[in-house]
Amino acid sequence: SIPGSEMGLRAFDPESLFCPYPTSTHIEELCASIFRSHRETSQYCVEELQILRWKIFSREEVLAYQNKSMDEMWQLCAVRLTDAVQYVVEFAKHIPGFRQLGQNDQIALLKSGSMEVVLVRMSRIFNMENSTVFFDGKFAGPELFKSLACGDFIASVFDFSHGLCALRLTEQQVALFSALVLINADRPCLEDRDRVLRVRKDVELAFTHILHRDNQESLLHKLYQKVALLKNLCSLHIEKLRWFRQYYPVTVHSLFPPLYKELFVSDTDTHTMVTL
Ligand SMILES: CCS(=O)(=O)c1ccc(CNC(=O)N2CC3(CCCC3)c3nc(-c4c(OC)ncnc4C4CC4)ccc32)cc1
Repeated sequence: SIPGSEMGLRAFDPESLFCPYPTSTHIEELCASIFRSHRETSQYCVEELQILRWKIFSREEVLAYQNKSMDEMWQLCAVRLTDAVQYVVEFAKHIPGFRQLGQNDQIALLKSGSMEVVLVRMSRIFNMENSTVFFDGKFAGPELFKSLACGDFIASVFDFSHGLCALRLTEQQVALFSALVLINADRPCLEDRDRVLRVRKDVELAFTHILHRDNQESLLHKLYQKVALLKNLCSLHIEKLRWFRQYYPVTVHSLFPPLYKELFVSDTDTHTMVTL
């Protein structure tokens, strides 16, 4: 080519001028940055989890968990859930466009979506061969959570995890599906719904782009069905928490992590999430 001519071409390249629709490079970059932030904010990478896969709690260890009091086991799960949510907050902050939303809308999206993203992410650590989940350092079956006295909720979370795990999502699909779950313009109490919708549209384009590239468009409607299940699991979680809080108000008030209370206990006014 003639030296310097590419400069000329670039100057008139229509893509370099403002264009209302995201270009393919913009979508590719969006896919890459969401995937990067998912990787950087997953407490364990897939390789580590593969190695940990066969570290299973012994009978004695399971009994020790089952002998914990209800409020002790609830506290442990609340702490573990809050750890997982902290990483989801970091993930959200690195989704292009999320930080440009209003502070209140960022908090509203995290309040309503962080548990859903945790449940999507936890499906990475579900072992379908023995129906165990990685919890507190090793893999455990549902019986480990017996003292929570939430058998139906635990069973539903195990079923959900099994179903999502069965779709064999790639890490990039988990990353983009998590972003889609989080950036939801239908969430309650959003101040600038249109701005959330614009970020959402880009994430949807990125998601359909990689499903097309992976030749797995059929996943789209299966994953949208999972979104409805996520909603039910989260309301079940809130219902169980309200029930537990009736019996152990002091435990919830003074021993649960502040971020957990801000996200899941309706009438708390703590503002730990301001650290966005
Ligand atoms: C996510 C990033 S990661 O790097 O892959 C990652 C990082 C850490 C862990 C450790 N586990 C953990 O913190 N937690 C928290 C909680 C308890 C309360 C809710 C969420 C939970 N839940 C499950 C879980 C289920 O995970 C697939 N599936 C069914 N049931 C359950 C529990 C009975 C609720 C399984 C682990 C688990 C696991 C994975």
